Amino acid sequence: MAGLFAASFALYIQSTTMMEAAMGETKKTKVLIIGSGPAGYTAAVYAARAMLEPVLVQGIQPGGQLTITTEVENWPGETEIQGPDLMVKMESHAKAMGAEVITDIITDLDLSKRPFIAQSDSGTVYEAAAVILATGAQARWLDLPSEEKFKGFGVSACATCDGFFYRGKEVVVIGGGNTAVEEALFLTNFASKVTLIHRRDTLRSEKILQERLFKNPKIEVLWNHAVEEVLGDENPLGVTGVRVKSTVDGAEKVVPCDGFFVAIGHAPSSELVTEQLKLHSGGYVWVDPGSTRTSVEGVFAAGDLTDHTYRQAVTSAGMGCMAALDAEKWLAEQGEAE
Ligand SMILES: Cc1cc2nc3c(=O)[nH]c(=O)nc-3n(C[C@H](O)[C@H](O)[C@H](O)COP(=O)(O)OP(=O)(O)OC[C@H]3O[C@@H](n4cnc5c(N)ncnc54)[C@H](O)[C@@H]3O)c2cc1C
Repeated sequence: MAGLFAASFALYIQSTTMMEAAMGETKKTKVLIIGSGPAGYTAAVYAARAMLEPVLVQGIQPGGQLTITTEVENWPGETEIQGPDLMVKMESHAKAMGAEVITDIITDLDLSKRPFIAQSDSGTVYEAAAVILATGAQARWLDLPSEEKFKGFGVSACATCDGFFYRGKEVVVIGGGNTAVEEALFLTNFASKVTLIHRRDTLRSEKILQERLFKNPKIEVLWNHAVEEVLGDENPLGVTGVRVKSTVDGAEKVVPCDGFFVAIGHAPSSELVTEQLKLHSGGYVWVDPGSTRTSVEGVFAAGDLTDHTYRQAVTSAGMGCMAALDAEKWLAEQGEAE
């Protein structure tokens, strides 16, 4: 029921706000927030409460990454809430505080002069004194249809988020870099057995991590295999194993498991600013340490877009708060806050 409510509410929001954003108008705002994940909505709450009348553009995934998961158990104040429901609450909160939330996609952003100009999919042009970038990141997936089917029902890209659900169970991790090894080690805190599957015969991760991995009695490494299909039950929907194929001789076999963790990396959604802002390797937006200030004055960044380490809803929300406070201070210095 909760899911149905979320879906219909999201549709309602979409139909009303799309109308608002249409017709090629120019919308002026003190603060333009790009992105509607935990970072964007938290920034909107704080900016609205600071009387900055923020405009938030939701993008192609209103509500962000949490809309594609089920239970969230680590959002303070909620012992268990469905990801989409949490994001509907955040959206309502931002609106209740006075933020204008618009379903639209920013297609081009000019940060070379002020006011900053954003072009959008609907034809609306946004003119902003300050910009908060909260466009998040996307986990890299294998792009198997079976992986898609079981996302949130045994397939995950976040051990920190979902490892807890696999207490005493067997899990598979796919990947060969630092992320995969760290996720495999982390999962041994819960799982009875962790199988790390890698398509080559060596790992790319740091040697010290490899040492810890090989020493851990709960971890088995399956070399030279690629995942062909995630296997599972229909009712209730859940993973029971993965079908793998040898990259050496093509032989297939099934590895039984209850959870399947894809750890082949993340891609920050920084396309709008690639040529305009200083970035970390991997495309994450650089911010002045301890703040959300980017390399362009008046432009702030928050959440997974700038964070390659923690990547959690609560840390993103925290950075969204920081971005709104940083923007407020900067606007006041420019005489633009009132
Ligand atoms: C399957 C899954 C399960 C997870 N479970 C948990 C969990 O249990 N607990 C936890 O703490 N974390 C969890 N996470 C991680 C958490 O979802 C992220 O850390 C968090 O959502 C990041 O928030 P964000 O606001 O930075 O960006 P995102 O949530 O990534 O949102 C980015 C937003 O930017 C918008 N956007 C992008 N490009 C544009 C554009 N051009 N114009 C306008 N808007 C744009 C998108 O539409 C989206 O709304 C999970 C992640 C996944 C994938």
